[in-house]
Amino acid sequence: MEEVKRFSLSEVTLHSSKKDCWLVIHDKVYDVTKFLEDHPGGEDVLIHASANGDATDSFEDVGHSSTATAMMMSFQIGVLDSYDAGSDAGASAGVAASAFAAPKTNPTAAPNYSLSDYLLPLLILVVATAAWYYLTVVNKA
Ligand code: HEM
Repeated sequence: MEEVKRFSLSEVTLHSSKKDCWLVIHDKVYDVTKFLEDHPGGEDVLIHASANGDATDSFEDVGHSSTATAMMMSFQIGVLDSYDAGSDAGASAGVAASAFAAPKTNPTAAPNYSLSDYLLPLLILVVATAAWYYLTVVNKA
């Protein structure tokens, strides 16, 4: 089974520079150094949140999309030493599996879709409609 690395919060806050930036969100530790320049919210907020210790509240306050939460998984390097796998979703699958699972979402909360979540389906619909119109209406004229 994959070994999960555990870090203390004070250890994480030591990595709060542009060249080495770690974050704690929901007791999981993320190395976002390579993501700093690409973060749509800017690199400064991430470095600031990193130095402040736990970034969970700031992350939640922004209301990140499902795309953002899916992205997070690729940056995870471990968990906090206080992390309790038993309280996390999917605990029966083992500590390592649940520790690296997608963050818990509140099932009662309204889904948080961004515009980009709608663009691709919309584009497919427009192309399909145009193709249908061309094949049936224009072709028969
Ligand atoms: C691994 C951690 C993070 C990832 C993968 C991530 C990813 C993203 C993504 C993909 C967006 C674009 C909007 C969306 O899809 O929601 C975004 C926007 C943003 N994020 Fe993050 N983010 C992370 C952590 C944080 C943290 C800790 C903060 C706050 C301290 C933050 C603040 C913001 C802000 C202010 C925006 C801009 C929102 C807007 O302009 O509408 N992010 N982030």
